[in-house]
Amino acid sequence: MCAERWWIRGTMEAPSYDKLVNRQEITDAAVSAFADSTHQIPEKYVRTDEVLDGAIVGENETYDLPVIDMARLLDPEFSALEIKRLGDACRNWGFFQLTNHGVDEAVIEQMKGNTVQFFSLPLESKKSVAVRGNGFEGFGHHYSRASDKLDWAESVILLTQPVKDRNMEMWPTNPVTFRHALDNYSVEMTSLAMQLLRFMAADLGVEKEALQGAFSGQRQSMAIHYYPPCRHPEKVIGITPHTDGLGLTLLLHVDDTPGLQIRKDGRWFPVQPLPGAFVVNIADILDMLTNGTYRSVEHRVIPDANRGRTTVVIFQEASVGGMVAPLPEFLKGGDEARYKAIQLEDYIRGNFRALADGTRFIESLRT
Ligand SMILES: O=C(O)CCC(=O)C(=O)O
Ligand SMILES: [Fe+2]
Repeated sequence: MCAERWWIRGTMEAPSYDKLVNRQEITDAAVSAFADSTHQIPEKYVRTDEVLDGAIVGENETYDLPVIDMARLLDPEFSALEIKRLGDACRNWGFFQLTNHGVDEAVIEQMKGNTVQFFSLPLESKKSVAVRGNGFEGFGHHYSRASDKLDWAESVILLTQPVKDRNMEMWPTNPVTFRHALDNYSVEMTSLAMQLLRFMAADLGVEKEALQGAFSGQRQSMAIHYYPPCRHPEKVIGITPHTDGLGLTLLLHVDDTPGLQIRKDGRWFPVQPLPGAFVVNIADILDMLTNGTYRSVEHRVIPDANRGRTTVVIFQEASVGGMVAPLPEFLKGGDEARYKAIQLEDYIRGNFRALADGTRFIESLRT
């Protein structure tokens, strides 16, 4: 019997990534801390040294975070140029904002509306889907290191695809339209990811099937985050610096509050959310598949002093024949593999372990 499937006969619970995942519950004390940040910030959220680790690029310094226009990617007249710009973004920044993405606006609005309503519910309601044991799904703090500092945020994490693997106990029923919104949104985002991969393949000079095939039918998970305002943003972190461990990430800003910062050359570049755009980033598995051609880049969130911030983040997983490894297409010209091949399930487990240790699993796979 496959090692991952013992639970079907056993407890009937999905694998819990035992002892690897540390997501702490949101308590009444956390809610009070989030509600009143003017005075004392509880010690477990105070991380001034970490905030100061790397200079933040100031407002008076101009820089252009890449913006990619899907309408231009699709327009034969501009496509070649826009594909080149997409490729540059994925190689140099690992991040871009995507405009004119064509995703059904009603689906996005429904997702936004339900997310805002969910986070505005009293704690007791939200706790109906509270994180349990060592599970990674549900409502709670984001991943943290055992006994370490906590992020200044409330998050819901869910496995959204494939449908048969959903853990419906963890899917909120309040607001009543939430599950419907999540389901619709999940489907739209898979299509968007597939469309982007087609253009990435064109830039990389590989068959679109090679890249799309690695993502097709694979798992998708979702994180929705609420970062309460913090009167002392120089003391707290909304999300600990990290690279995303899966394949491709698609982020929706529910409001226009900034907070996301991308690390480049040792400095933090704040992202100014463009209205109606997604923020897309390369995650570790896509970095591996392309043998390091596309880069998975570190990012973090610093909460705003005055305004809350809400985001909806989709993570698309990828593998080939159950393995995570550079695609043969990237080793053709005699290029050495920069990463060791690993089974997907070992990869996922290693990634959780690294999150708990505060390291990057992908680093341990470098050849
Ligand atoms: O909310 C954000 O801006 C970033 C979230 C993020 O990095 C993540 O969920 O991995
Ligand atoms: Fe992230």
